[in-house]
Amino acid sequence: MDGMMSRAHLSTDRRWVVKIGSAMVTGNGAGLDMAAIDRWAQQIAALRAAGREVVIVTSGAVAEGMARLGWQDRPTALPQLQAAAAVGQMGLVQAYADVLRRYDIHTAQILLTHEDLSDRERYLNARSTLRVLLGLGVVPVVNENDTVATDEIRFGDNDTLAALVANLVEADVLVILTDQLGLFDADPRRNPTAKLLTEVVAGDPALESMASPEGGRLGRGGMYTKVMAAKRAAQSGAATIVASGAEPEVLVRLASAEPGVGTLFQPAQTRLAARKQWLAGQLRAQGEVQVDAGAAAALRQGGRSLLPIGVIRVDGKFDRGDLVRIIDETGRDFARGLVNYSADQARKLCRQPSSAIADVLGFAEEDELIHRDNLVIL
Ligand SMILES: Nc1ncnc2c1ncn2[C@@H]1O[C@H](COP(=O)(O)OP(=O)(O)O)[C@@H](O)[C@H]1O
Ligand SMILES: N[C@@H](CCC(=O)OP(=O)(O)O)C(=O)O
Repeated sequence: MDGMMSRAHLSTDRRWVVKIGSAMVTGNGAGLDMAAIDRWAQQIAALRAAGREVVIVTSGAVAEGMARLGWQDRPTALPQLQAAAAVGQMGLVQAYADVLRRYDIHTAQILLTHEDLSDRERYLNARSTLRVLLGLGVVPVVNENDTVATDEIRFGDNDTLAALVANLVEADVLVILTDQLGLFDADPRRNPTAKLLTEVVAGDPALESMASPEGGRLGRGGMYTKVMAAKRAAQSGAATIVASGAEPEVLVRLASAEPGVGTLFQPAQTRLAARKQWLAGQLRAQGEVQVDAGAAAALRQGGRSLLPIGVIRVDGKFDRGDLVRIIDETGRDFARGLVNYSADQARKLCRQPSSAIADVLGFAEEDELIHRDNLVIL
């Protein structure tokens, strides 16, 4: 693999999830590191100004709660951890709100549990809220909802949460900022001769044995959960970078594809291929659209998008972004796709040219009912 080539993507990739670990946010437990948070905020403002969307996933609620309560050691009992998190989350989210405000950026607090992402309705709600926030230019600040998460259903470490958020918002890039320069071939805390790896393939099983699950005093999961997060993010085609949050201008340098910064975990397949594979594997469709012979041929042979003019019938109840089955005139189920319009809107658009969408609905989001990137032929 050509290292330079794959990093080059970073300079055009649009949607970034940036995860910041506890040790980084709290100056190793000393209390919120406002200067560091300001530096990241400044860089995030630069990314935003260059047209990128950024979601922050931040740890540090427990560490900040410990600092505020004067606790030296991380508690092991869940209610104590939850109490510390509840105290710390206040300051944590306020810190991001304050510094990003200096750059005229609004923030939004999003607290998620495992259940929120495994329940379809909640998943879709979280997804649409995040999309709307990004559309408004807001930087969402995500953490686990520690207060209500029980032991069995905790993400436990925010690396896993960040990967799920990357999948949720269909991010191009997941950046994990930690207290090491990246992934080394062995834990550098224990092995001073360990070497930094600058480019690896996400999901390569060899990485799992290099990365120890032991974190620092404050963090959870160590490098192991970061390697697993990269694997998970790659399932929706996102590249992952593990880099040091202390490195000057780290986000800006990554965004300009500077070689040698952190470890890049390249997804083995492109985002489009990953998305199509995911689409093909979805069993539950929310509805069905029947298309005429011309549209069926355009999708099957031409790799085209589905325009409303080729749609004969719409069945079911679905919203924008939902998955539908596409059947041909003979009733054969031959494709799946994510719709740009709800079922009610799609019904009104049947047989209409795309130029009429604004007249029919009073607004026009997209010309296609289903864009070709969101469509897979079975
Ligand atoms: N192969 C490795 N390369 C780099 N760091 C490693 C490796 N294996 C284990 N680690 C440890 O993982 C730690 C980072 O994990 P953690 O403390 O959970 O950070 P964070 O709070 O940023 O999530 C590093 O400080 C390092 O000691
Ligand atoms: N939700 C917890 C996350 C703890 C955690 O995963 O920490 P880290 O390994 O530093 O990302 C908190 O805010 O303290």
